[in-house]
Amino acid sequence: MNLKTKSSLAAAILLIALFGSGLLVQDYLIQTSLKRSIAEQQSAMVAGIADEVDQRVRINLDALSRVASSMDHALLEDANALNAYLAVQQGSLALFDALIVVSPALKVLGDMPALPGRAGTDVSSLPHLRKVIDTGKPVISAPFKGRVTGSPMVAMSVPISDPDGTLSGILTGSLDLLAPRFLGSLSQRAYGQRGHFIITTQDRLTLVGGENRTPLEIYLPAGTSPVFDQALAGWEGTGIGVMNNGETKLMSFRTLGTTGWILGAIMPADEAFAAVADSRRTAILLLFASSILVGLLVWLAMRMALGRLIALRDDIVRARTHPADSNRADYGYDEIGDVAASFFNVFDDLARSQKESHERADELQSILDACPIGIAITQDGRITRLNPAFELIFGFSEDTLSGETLERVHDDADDYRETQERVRSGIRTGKTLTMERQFTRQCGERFWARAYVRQLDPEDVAKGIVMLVEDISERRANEERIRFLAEHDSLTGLPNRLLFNDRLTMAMAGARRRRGRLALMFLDVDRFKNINDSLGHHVGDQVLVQIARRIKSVLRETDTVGRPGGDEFALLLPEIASEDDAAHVAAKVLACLAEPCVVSDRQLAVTASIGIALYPDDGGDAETLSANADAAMYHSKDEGRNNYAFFRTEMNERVLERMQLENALRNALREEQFELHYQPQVDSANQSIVGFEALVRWHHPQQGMISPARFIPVAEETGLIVQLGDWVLNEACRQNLAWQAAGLPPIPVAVNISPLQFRQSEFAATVARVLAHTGLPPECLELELTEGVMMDAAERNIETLRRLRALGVKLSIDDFGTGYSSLAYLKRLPIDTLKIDQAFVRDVVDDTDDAAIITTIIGLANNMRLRVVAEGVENESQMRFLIAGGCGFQQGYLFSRPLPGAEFESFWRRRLSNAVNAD
Ligand SMILES: Nc1nc2c(ncn2[C@@H]2O[C@H](COP(=O)(O)O[C@H]3[C@@H](O)[C@H](n4cnc5c(=O)[nH]c(N)nc54)O[C@@H]3COP(=O)(O)O)[C@@H](O)[C@H]2O)c(=O)[nH]1
Repeated sequence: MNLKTKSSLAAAILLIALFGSGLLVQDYLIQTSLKRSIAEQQSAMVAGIADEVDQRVRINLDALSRVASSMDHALLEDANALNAYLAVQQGSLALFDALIVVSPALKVLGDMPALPGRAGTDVSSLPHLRKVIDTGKPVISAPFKGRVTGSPMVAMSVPISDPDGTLSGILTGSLDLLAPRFLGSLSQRAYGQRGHFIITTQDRLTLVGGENRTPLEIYLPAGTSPVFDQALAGWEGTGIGVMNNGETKLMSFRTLGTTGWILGAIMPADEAFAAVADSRRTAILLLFASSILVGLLVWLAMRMALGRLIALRDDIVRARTHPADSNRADYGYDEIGDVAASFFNVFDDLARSQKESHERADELQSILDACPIGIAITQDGRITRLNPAFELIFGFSEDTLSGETLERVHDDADDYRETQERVRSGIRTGKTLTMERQFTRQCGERFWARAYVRQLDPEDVAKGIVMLVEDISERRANEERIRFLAEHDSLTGLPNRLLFNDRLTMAMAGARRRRGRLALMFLDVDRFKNINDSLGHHVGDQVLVQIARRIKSVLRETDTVGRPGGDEFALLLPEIASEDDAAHVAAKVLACLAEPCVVSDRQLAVTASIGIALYPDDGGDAETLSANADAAMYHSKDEGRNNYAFFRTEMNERVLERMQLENALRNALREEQFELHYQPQVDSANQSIVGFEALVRWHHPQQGMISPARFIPVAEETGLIVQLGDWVLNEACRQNLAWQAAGLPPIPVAVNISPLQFRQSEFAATVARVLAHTGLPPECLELELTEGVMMDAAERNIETLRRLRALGVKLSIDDFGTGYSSLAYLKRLPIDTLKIDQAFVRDVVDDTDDAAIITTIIGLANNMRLRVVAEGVENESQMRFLIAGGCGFQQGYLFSRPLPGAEFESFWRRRLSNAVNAD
């Protein structure tokens, strides 16, 4: 049933009920009023009839009394006269059927009509007559059945009195109650269709009774009709009574004043209230007609009102299925319009917020999908949701883990329980619990993760818990690696200075506790710089790696070998009993290095120098012990290398001296305590000076001249060589140009370039700037670079060489033959000159190997069209050998020691003038 029908029905029922109840109330009131009116009418009618009957009785009694008063004593004694008199009175006593006069002794004196034998009859048995004698007043007898007519009769008796008031007789008139002139008219009188009148005595004897009742029978026995019983008891009025035949009657009763009889009007209730029933029928008809009318009107009204509601319903249905469709009916501005507007406002708001929440949900889902952090949501400890990252991290699919506990990603139940306990106590605070711990992937792999756990709703744990898991295994590994790198040497993997010192400090603390001894050794690779400079760092690195491996192989697990830096290794022997133990280990280490290192198919002989310091003998703290081991190592080097030395107090003096040298060097740079000496390079053919080498000299204010062999290494170690080298370069160029300006021939000056200086990124620019600054033609400058620098395969070095060559300066390889030059590589270098190291020249005459090397180098240089200069030529034999070997140019004490500028100039000029003179 639709709303319209329901509403119509409801409204109709309501209206009909209201109208009907109004009608019923009105009907009730009308009925009540009608019934009362009918009852009152009937009562009034009965009262009227009662008065009429009473009037008739009174008329009869009055007539009797008038006749009686006209009789005298004499008349009563004369029967004939009396009868005659009575006959005469017949006119006035026509109301009576018979008249009888009785004496006070209650003997019939006369009668009319006269009946034979009645005179003298004793009537003392008649109570009403006795009552007349007793009261002296008129008396009406009880009804009785007439002897002749059989009809109900009644006798009325009045006293006959003498003038003195003495009772002289009684005049009685009897009459038929049902005679038309008395009550007969009443019994004949119609009362409605089925109504009738009744008159009964107080003894319930029927005098007048409808419904074919026999006169003088009991009208209604006591108890059969309460209303009648009440009337007998004196009540007068109208009531509804049920007859003994079950019929309901409207009854009105009145007691006759003259006789005490009960007069009643009885009418069937349905007839009496027919008007009421008509009124009700009318009301019902009215109600029925009204109901139909109301129903019809309501249905029409509902149709009008609900038509828009139905349209609203359709719009609502469409709004749900097509939220974007805003094409809606116009609902006007009444209540329905307001409802529709309010609804659609709410609906639109809802749809908008639903759309936004869908968008947010989509965004959240995208974030969850894209988030590289694993996210799991649990409720009551069971997984309800996972993101792809979680699946990826743990290797479980969402389907597998859905509904499961997180025990699956833990090692075992105990592990899971422990985590749960942490989570439970952690998130109670409402904050995010963060922990780093290991989880287990599906494949069984354990990994480090950082987990963030918190309740979705801080107020309600039942809403679930979210766990974010970040796989930090890589980060952990990186941290491990960083920590390792921070504490280890990246090349050899050995502990670096930091970690080594840490272990040293701990080992010293341990030794102090147990009152034991330990040994600290510093090992420095002999001439490692040579390897580095000549074969390049990559070879040097490989050598260091092999050395590290070998040292480790001969030490105990409890010992530590570290690489503090460069070509230095540090060895910590935490438990030694005596100096011999340390000596034994040092010897083992040196022995393990005896075998040549093989790098890129090259066999490289490596030796080392070891310095040993013992705790507590040589130092109570790490710093002192380290300094002393270092001093011992330098001592070992000074002692000829490839050996070990225990620290002795005096060794510190050398270290001290070295430190002082460094400070003095800094000071010298500031105070320009340097000068250049120049050594000529001569043509082997005619010994003419074709060039000269600038060699730096240091005039120490206190110590006098200090050899470059002493301070150049310190300058290189401290980096001061860069500043010093720049000064040398500048000064050499300036001097060369000055000599040229002074008329000396323009020949190149050779300047030694330290590897560190060369590797400065701006070196070529520095050279260009110096040339520009001094004005020296580039071809008058030759840069001497060591073999190692040249061979270093770093692309940057080659680029620097090319840029230098592009400037127009000459390049030479110094100390050639001491390194490990690759000839193939040599070919690619933009060089002009090879300088044969003086070590080969020194014994060239006696040492066939040196001679062979020199011959080879000269051949190589000639083949490559390079100039070749032999260094350290001190005697004629060497000179001849070199000339014979084809060495184009020579340098050495044989020709000249390095000379101060002025001396060199004189020497040069002399040479020039000698040459001119010789010509
Ligand atoms: N980076 C720089 N290094 C420089 C500079 N000046 C010098 N040096 C280097 O110092 C080392 C020692 O130099 P020095 O004491 O000057 O010795 C040089 C010559 O005096 C010496 N020499 C020359 N002829 C002979 C000889 O016949 N016999 C002999 N015993 N020694 C001789 O040789 C040294 C020159 O060597 P080299 O440079 O390889 O040509 C030395 O390594 C210098 O390089 C500087 O300004 N910068």
